[in-house]
Amino acid sequence: MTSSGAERGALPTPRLPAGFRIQGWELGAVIGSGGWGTVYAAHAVADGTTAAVKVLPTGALAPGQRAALGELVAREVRFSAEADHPHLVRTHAVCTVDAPDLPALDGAIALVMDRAEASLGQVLDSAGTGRPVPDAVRVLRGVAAGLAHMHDAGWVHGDLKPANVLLGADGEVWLADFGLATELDGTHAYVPPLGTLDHLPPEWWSQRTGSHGAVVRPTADIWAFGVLAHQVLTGGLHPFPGATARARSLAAQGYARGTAPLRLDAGLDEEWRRLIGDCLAPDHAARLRHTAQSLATRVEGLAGAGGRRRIPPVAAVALVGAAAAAVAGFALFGGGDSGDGGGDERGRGAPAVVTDAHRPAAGEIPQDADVPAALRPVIVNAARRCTDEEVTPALLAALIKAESGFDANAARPASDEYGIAMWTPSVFRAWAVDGDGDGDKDYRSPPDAIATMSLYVCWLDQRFKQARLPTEDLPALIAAGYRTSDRTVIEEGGVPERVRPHVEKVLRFLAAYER
Ligand SMILES: Nc1ncnc2c1ncn2[C@@H]1O[C@H](COP(=O)(O)OP(=O)(O)OP(=O)(O)O)[C@@H](O)[C@H]1O
Repeated sequence: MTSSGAERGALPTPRLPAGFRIQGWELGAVIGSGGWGTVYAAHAVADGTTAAVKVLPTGALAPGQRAALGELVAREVRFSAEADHPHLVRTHAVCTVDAPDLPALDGAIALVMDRAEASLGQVLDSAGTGRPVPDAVRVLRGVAAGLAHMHDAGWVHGDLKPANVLLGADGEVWLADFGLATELDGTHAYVPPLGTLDHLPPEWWSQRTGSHGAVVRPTADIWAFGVLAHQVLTGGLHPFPGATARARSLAAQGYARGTAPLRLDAGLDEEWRRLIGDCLAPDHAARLRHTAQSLATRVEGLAGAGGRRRIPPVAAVALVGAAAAAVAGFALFGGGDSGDGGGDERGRGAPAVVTDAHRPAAGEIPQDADVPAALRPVIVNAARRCTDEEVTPALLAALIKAESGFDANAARPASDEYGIAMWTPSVFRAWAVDGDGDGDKDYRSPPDAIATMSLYVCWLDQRFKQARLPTEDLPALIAAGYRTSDRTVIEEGGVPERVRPHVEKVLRFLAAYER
């Protein structure tokens, strides 16, 4: 599928060998890879200064991918060059990779940065749930100060989350990953509609994606700071319940609509509860009163407070019970382990959501349908990722049949679409789910491609409902949106003529699978 709304990412990236030199910097081991590139440990050949080098390839990409990547790289480079603050990761140099033997990396951009020991995301991954991470308040002070500096300088981070907070060997706290950082134009800015579900403010879902991308305001960073502070002070608990990022984001939207109260972790210190509650004010306007600077000042003032109340053991048990009951009453997602390894989607330490484990029979695929047996559980598990009733196994199966005929090796290079769900790699990266739990998100892997399809069509479904398109047309609109984009369907107010034959095919398959 192609979508104008979510361009991001790159094809699987080849790696540079250890010992490779980029303008005076020698690369060592790979530290990790993100949506855009790979980060290597490195040192200066001249004096051994340690660094991390983020290599962002542009060479081997299709034109559309290159444009999307180029835009984000330009942002990252521009912001990195301008940012100069103790709580923003420093970029020592921006270089070009000279690797004629590795065409995919030849000409790539390399950002030479301060090297961190770990990201806050990694620290949270190994933290004990319920306890603040080590040095929690100092970390939050650093994050708030870095954010305040960005906002004062006229930038919005746009993707604040634990993975984008780096921790140095000497206790440094740096905000990083400025691919989505964008300069304010008046009171808001536009970025590609990416971000991270878990840290997106609820209003993000109801705003139209304009031709420039999604509108992002500093209050989006304030919301993200509230989520992050809650995670840091509780060892990873997200402030909204749910077994998946999608469910948590729906819970946040329910809260913003006033249908559910904000339930912060009961063990949080009162002052911190207030601060986090202010950050998580339900809408942009209510959050406006709190600037990153005012938060940074408040966080400074709370530096003495440990973040957690002392709770006697018995009371603590009671609180856990109350929280579990609250969550059960607020279940939004058919959670539990779906068996398809959606580990990356799970909230760290988020309480299991107990709901009806089986979807209703309606929408399940009949035994004698032509859906390959091996794919059935994959499709059923993928459909469970979405609570919207339109997104059924039958609908996913119909979409897949129309896209690829269930062929995992299907390819339409002319339109840059591959695999069983015909993902355009750059779009896939924006939504990617690790459906088979192998630690990799690969559009050629049917479980990954189908789980990601489910997440994406779930989002389409919601966009079309918000746009008040006729609910009885939702399956057709989803099929059209998957082929074009949410924006095209919303702007045309229905199925665009040019994809009508494809949509009719999906509806025929759906009717057969729903029989
Ligand atoms: N300056 C750095 N020092 C040490 N490790 C780093 C540095 N920058 C990034 N990393 C680590 O390298 C890995 C990849 O980082 P990168 O910024 O490319 O992607 P990401 O933030 O994980 O994902 P994405 O950019 O797709 O959101 C992560 O584990 C990150 O913690």
